[in-house]
Amino acid sequence: MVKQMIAPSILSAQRLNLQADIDQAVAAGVDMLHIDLMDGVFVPTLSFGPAFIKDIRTITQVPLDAHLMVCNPEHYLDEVIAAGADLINVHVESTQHIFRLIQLIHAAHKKAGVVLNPGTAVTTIAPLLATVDNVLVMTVNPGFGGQAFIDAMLEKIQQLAQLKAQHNYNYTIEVDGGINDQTIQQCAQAGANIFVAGSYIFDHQIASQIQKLQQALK
Ligand SMILES: O=C(CO)[C@@H](O)[C@H](O)COP(=O)(O)O
Ligand SMILES: [Fe+2]
Repeated sequence: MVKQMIAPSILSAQRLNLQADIDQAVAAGVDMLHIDLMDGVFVPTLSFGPAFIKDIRTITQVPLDAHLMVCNPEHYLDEVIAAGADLINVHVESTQHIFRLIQLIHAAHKKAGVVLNPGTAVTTIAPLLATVDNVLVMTVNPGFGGQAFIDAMLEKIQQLAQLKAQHNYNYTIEVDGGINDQTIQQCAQAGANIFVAGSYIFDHQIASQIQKLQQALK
């Protein structure tokens, strides 16, 4: 049985009080921190760049999950790797050479994930499933925190879980967007193992929100 992991998305944390928010999340026992890189082109918003991952790396030992929402992810990969990300998630829609990117991430001894926008079918990444360490299913349209979970994504999670069991693949299944104490249960039942939550955690009392998610997974 794969470990269930909670990964707060620091996009929703207080930027001017970030270290305190991260410390609280880590003290509450989270398994990973999720960092959204956005370039204003692949998604209409700007967020953090690779240098930010490097800064976060200096304040915590918790594994870092980099979610690249950028065009030409190959331009940023070396920097993201050097910054200390442990899991690097690349959108299949963002590059013509997803396989090469996965190989480069593996060559750097990092975990490689492929991300699916809500409109992208699982069949698109069928040739990658034997190779990747993680599949990230976007459960909202990427670009913003605080959006509502798209129910139709549950079927995609189920498909990935079925393929994994059928072929004995090794990837984890991550969900990102609209995760709360209800949707986390639906995603876990469908077969997801890594749960990213931003506004649910950081818009309220951090430790108690994390506890509610942990409780919902029991
Ligand atoms: O990648 C993204 C958004 O594009 C996410 O990681 C968000 O930060 C999730 O926020 P919530 O939906 O949990 O508020
Ligand atoms: Fe994300």
